[in-house]
Amino acid sequence: MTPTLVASRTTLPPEGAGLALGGPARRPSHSQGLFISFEGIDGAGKSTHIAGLADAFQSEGRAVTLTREPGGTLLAEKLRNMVLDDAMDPLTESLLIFAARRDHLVRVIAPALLRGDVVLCDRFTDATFAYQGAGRGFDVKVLATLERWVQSGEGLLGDPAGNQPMKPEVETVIEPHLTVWFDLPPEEAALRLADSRVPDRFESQPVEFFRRVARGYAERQLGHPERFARIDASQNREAVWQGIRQVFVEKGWLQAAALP
Ligand SMILES: Nc1ncnc2c1ncn2[C@@H]1O[C@H](COP(=O)(O)OP(=O)(O)OP(=O)(O)O)[C@@H](O)[C@H]1O
Ligand SMILES: Cc1cn([C@H]2C[C@H](O)[C@@H](COP(=O)(O)O)O2)c(=O)[nH]c1=O
Repeated sequence: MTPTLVASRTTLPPEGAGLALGGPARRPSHSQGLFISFEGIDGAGKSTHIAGLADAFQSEGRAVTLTREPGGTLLAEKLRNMVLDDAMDPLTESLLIFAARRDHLVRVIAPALLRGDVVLCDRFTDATFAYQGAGRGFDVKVLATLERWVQSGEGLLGDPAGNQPMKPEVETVIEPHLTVWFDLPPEEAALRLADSRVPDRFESQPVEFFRRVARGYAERQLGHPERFARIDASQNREAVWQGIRQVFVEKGWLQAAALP
């Protein structure tokens, strides 16, 4: 497994807004940091299971940073509100999402990985390719360029004491070690979400939008098979949980005994 980060430096103060859970402050230990994202169309069932995974990691003594995108910092949460509530064109939407992501990486994700935390992130860049790329039809080449700029290790990397900037020896693009993809037919997701909450700008899109988003996720999995774990999210909650459990146990990241 390629480490996500080699080292990090951030001149910005870390924020509590990343919902860091438990664990004392420790020396940076990049080799133990684990970055896991959760993806799927709205209503696929991600939130139902992320907290259970956080508990499982914590019961094995790991510090967990539980966070989400867009969001995870004070600034990124403001940007999230704009993106979810205000009408805008797809380029503006993509830029705001990547701006939020940069702040989130600098302030929360990179420092957490350096501490050796398990970072559980409800959505990351695959969502941008699925929603803005496949869903909105925005140019994926532009998204790929933004991904390289925003997720570049340069500027996040420094000496282990956090003082001197250090050029990475090779270009590092920070991405999850594992992406758990909750694959659910859009019609099923719509049924699950019906009447459950006031829909935001994405959730109020027609089912055809979510068909495109779902295809976008399928394409992402094809492009990154080593990173993606597909979960059949149409199963009942217990079966979905067992599928997730199996992925983490097989990777050796959790003991079977830590999981219900
Ligand atoms: N396996 C399941 N079978 C039936 N309903 C489920 C299942 N998993 C979750 N749900 C229900 O579906 C709804 C959406 O689940 P959840 O909020 O976990 O999805 P999500 O992927 O986090 O959605 P979003 O990304 O839109 O926030 C909730 O009402 C939840 O209780
Ligand atoms: C990261 C990211 C998210 N979105 C969309 C997808 C969802 O509709 C919302 C977030 O809501 P959730 O309840 O927290 O899942 O934002 C997007 O369009 N592009 C992205 O990169």
